[in-house]
Amino acid sequence: SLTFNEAPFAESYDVGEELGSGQFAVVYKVTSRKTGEKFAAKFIKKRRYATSRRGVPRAHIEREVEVLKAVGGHENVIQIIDVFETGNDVILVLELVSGGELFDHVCAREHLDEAEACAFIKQILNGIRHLHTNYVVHLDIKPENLMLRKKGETQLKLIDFGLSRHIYPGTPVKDMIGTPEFVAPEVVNYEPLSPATDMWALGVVTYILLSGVSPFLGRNRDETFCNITSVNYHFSPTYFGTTSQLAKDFIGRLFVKDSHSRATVDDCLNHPWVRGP
Ligand SMILES: Cc1ccc2c(c1)c1c3c(c(C)cc1n2CCCN)C(=O)NC3=O
Repeated sequence: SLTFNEAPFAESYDVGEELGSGQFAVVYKVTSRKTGEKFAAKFIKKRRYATSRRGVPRAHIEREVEVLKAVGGHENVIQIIDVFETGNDVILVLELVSGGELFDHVCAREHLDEAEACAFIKQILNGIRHLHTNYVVHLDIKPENLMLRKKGETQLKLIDFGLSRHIYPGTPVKDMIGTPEFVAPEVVNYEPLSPATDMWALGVVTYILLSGVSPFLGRNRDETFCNITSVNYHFSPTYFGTTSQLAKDFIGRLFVKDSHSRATVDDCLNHPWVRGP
């Protein structure tokens, strides 16, 4: 297993405001005591006993760290800086992105015009291509995990690799994870996951950026899953009346039930809507 920095975290960083929290993790803004630089610190609660249901198993934490180390350094992917361990937590020190969630940016505008949406999608595709080239699948692509680096800027970064993993050709991975609205049919049907699983989620993000509505969301989880496995979506004129045929075709190439027939990240980067004039 990995050995993490035993030096006390508190000797190197001052903890500031809480930025967000999840089931077993809390993210704080922290300041390096040496340089004054700001970072995000993700405190992941360790699972104490194998039989416990609380906290995260060490293997999962090590996987997140391994993945972050493997894909950090790309301009559209969050960079891991350091890792510490205390009795209860593993602390990931991460690059701080202070521009807020893409989600808020879209909500503030209700939806984006095509050129702006396309510029964001191109960045997300570049980030995803970096992951998939390194056999990493994110498995939780959604607007909350796409954050703008600085306020007023449009550079965005993929964050939160808590569900991501290495998936090598020939080693099928099955798991029931992700956020219902964004999961692909193979997740609902507990069939092998693959890079194509991220591409479906990108289709959902694109649909939301252009319309402000979620394509498969039902009144409850089961209805959402049923919409997904039956690929039950449409471009209602109310929200897509002014959307170009190219944009709708781009989305249509991602909402394909058979993961092998779904557009890959390279297919998307070469699609006329993204490749542009
Ligand atoms: C300014 C700000 C506000 C909230 C933040 C973050 C930054 C943030 C960050 C990260 C994560 C995993 C979650 C984060 N959250 C929690 C919400 C993310 N959807 C991260 O890795 N770097 C961040 O800046």
